[in-house]
Amino acid sequence: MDYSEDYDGYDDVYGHSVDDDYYISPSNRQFIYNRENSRDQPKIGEFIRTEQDIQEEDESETASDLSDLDKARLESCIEQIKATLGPLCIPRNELVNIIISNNYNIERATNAVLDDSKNLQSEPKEKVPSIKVVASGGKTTTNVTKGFDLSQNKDSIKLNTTPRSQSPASGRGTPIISQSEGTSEETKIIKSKENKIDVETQYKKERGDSKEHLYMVVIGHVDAGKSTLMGHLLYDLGQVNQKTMHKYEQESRKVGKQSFMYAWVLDETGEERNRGITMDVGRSQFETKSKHVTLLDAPGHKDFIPNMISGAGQADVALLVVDATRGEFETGFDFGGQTREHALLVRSLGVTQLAVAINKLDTVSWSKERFDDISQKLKVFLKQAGFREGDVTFVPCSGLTGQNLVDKPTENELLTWYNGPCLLEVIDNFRTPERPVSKPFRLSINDIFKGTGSGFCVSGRVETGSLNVGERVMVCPSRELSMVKSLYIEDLSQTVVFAGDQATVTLSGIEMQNVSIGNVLCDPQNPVQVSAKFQARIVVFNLTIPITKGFSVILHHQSLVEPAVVSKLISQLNRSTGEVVKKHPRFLSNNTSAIVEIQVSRPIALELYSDCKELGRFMLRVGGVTIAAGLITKIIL
Ligand SMILES: Nc1nc2c(ncn2[C@@H]2O[C@H](COP(=O)(O)OP(=O)(O)OP(=O)(O)O)[C@@H](O)[C@H]2O)c(=O)[nH]1
Repeated sequence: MDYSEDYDGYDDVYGHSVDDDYYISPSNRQFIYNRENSRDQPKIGEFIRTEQDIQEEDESETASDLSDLDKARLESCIEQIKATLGPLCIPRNELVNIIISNNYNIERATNAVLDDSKNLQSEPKEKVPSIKVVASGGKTTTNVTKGFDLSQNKDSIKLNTTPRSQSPASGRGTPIISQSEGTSEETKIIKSKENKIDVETQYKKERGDSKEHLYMVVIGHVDAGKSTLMGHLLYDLGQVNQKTMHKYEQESRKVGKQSFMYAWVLDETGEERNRGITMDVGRSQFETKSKHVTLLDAPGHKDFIPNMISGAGQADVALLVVDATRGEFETGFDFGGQTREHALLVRSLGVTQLAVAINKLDTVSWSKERFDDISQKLKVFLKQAGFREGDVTFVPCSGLTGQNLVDKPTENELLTWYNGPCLLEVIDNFRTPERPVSKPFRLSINDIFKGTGSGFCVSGRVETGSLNVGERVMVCPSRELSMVKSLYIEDLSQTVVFAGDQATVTLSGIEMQNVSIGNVLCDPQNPVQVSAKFQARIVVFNLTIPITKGFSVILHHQSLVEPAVVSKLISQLNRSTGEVVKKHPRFLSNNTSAIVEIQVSRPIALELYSDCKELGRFMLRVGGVTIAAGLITKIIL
């Protein structure tokens, strides 16, 4: 697949834009999702009807004509205006009209209500929350204050941001929400979330001074030495203290697995250590000169591909580890070996930059010929897989001996032919991708767990936009609304998270069993689309049986894994020009490109590729093998 769309737009590859004929206006979205058919999901009307006062009042004619989606937006607006202004003396009908006439824009509607001051009760019983962030000295206490001086700031939330302190774990300190209303010189007024321009400013303010945050997934065939390499790197960087390392050495020796002592840094469970393989994604942090890196150590064994995909889905860049031992590289690279599969998977998930660690070079006496031979084979394959030559760097190393990891090599044989960067420098040289912070908020959920307090937590990568504590979010495809109680990045409490962050969100007002891995949290005013059917441009590879109409596949969309069928073969395309070479082909064979229709077993949250790359791409797998990567070009509602 030619993936150069990530740089130049897909148009160049296929000759015309993916959204040429297919653009669907956001105002038309999601009408068709039939709630009656969705299993275990409450109807949208149920949460609308939860408030007594809403039921008792007559609905205006305009409001009763609204679609389900607009009703949900309306209720979300009403709740947010009430939360901001406190109890109002304005009849519901009037409020509804104001909101509709302001096109569901909360800020404008709030201003319209405020313009007519008689709408405000003289002594509000319930005061609105104001969020205040004050200088903290690095200690975290989270308290949301109630109290909002309308005469001072009608439509804004007061934030006093402090330069984040450097912490070894994150490279950033934590903003503190204070109980006091006291003023500070560093106080900044930040407009409510509705004003998207301010998100950029807020992002610069919050993140401008800290090191760039990069998420790196480590991939490669089973036993390539991924965990050993990263464990040794973490040890050399001082992330693991000597006492702990000594303990791992003793314990691993006791069970006859001393060669795994560095791998134990990341392989933490008893089963992983006993079997000598990684099963779940190990996480760790370290710092380079210019970056704060979150490391995701993915399992290499093919049985744990779904875990590997969940790690890769969170990553900005990847480190592919290959075993240089004679015969071993060939095993991992042969058809069916995980080297190819992993590289294809990360590329289909949007990773464009890759470092290749040619590992275990100590087993071949640091042979330049072996290094060149492996690099050459991989170069050809990676180019076909869609990586640009300039975005792939090869680095020779040994995870076991620690050569060329954080310092220049000392091994004489290696020094005779290599004077390039060490692994840490290669990682430092990765470019941090642009964070689309001003787009509508989207977070695809890859984990759900019970937190310590009330509510429960979901975590996932913020694909686009930003999210503040106290905001409402919509969970899709169920379209239930929920409130954000708190936010965390790597266990540090935050008031706001941005695109690119791997965040944990504590939700309230929604049942934990109504949220699943693969669901998308989004902005209720600008929700993600929901459908069980879509058209896509796919590139087919690794096929043993040709794809025909009705072909069953497993759809991987971010962390979602869902059965699906290829319900229509619409056209076969010329792979390089994108021109239609055949309408309604009867089958698709290896290395073809086509437009197909895909029917998923139930509705899912998704986006057009042209609107949101992250939620607009997917993979199709059959029998544990990836057979196609695709981009969503039309959502059928
Ligand atoms: N000689 C040599 N052996 C190594 C090197 N790196 C790793 N090994 C050995 O290779 C074996 C597998 O290492 P791991 O780090 O567990 O491999 P992995 O890729 O993390 O394995 P999975 O996560 O299960 O896919 C262990 O016995 C290591 O000691 C190296 O640079 N040189």
